[in-house]
Amino acid sequence: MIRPTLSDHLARWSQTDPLRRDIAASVNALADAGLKISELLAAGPLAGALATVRGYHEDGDSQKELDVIADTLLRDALRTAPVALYGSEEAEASEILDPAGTLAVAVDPLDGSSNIDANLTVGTIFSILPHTGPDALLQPGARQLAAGFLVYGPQTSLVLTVGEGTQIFVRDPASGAFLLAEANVSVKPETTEYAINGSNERHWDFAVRCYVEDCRAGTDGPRAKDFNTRWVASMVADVYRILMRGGVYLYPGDARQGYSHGRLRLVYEANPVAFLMQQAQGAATDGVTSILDLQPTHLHQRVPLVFGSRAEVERIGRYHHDSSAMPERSPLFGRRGLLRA
Ligand SMILES: O=P(O)(O)OC[C@H]1O[C@](O)(COP(=O)(O)O)[C@@H](O)[C@@H]1O
Ligand SMILES: [Mg+2]
Ligand SMILES: [Mg+2]
Repeated sequence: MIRPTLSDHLARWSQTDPLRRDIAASVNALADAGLKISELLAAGPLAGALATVRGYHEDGDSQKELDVIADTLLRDALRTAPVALYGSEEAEASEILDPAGTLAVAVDPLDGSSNIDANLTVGTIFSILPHTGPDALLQPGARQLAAGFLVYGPQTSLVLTVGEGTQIFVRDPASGAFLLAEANVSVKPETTEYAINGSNERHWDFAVRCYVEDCRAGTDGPRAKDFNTRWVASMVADVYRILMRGGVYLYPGDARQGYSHGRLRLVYEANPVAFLMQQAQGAATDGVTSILDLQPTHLHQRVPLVFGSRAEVERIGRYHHDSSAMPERSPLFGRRGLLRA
């Protein structure tokens, strides 16, 4: 079987359309930078103290040495593409690259960087928007032209949507090229697997507690089936698993200081994942509203995030809207909703 390479696939898709050609050039540049990041990750401690904490973001999240290196590699790669505006988790403000460029690109250079020293899967997430001016990165996710992520695991893969389904390309160790491995991935609508960081349980709102309790009750509870938990603490790895075999991921807002809107960032984490989910027949919401419909107000804005198998995401929405979707609960847990004040 002959598998197209990523660059051939993009070249065919973009042949007659200049904007598509710009998107293709940007995705190819991101893929090149991703290969360099994957080489550093593969060398691990041999490449230096990449997991060393180098500093902290304003909100207290730590910044590792490799977060900064990955950011530089991506920014430099995108300078070779028609990208006007670059926004990154690792830089406070967005930056102008090519003023004549047609695109704005937002990235999470390394997702799951707390896992580097543990030799676990991490990734690079990207969102590509039309360049519309200085606030181009604050367009709703529904305006994305392309989105995806590289995942550095047992395989280095690139998961991509250009709005025509979700495709997975795997790096071929023999040729070094990304080859199409899974065309038009489809997320199973139903699942018995959920992902949430259970250590935050005491901080969750009523609806999230009820949902998780009902899953845990298994065949003895209202769901009448047993559930399995998976939590990698690298969202990219959780997304990949959900694309492959279904499941649902939740990072809700909770009562901890600074977590009222959860942990994930709307512009360069939730939006690209939501676009990939939509194109793979899955769904992504903030618990209630579709992620793709939200209006970002700033580059590093956090958002509660629920995504994966459509029926399960919809069910979680009902837990927030409709108390009849839940069995009787203690009045002690009176507050509901993923979006806390
Ligand atoms: O450590 P926690 O609170 O469980 O958070 C884990 C989540 O945070 C993230 O690591 C956030 O991404 P970064 O590593 O880019 O900050 C997700 O990948 C992951 O799902
Ligand atoms: Mg991240
Ligand atoms: Mg990151």
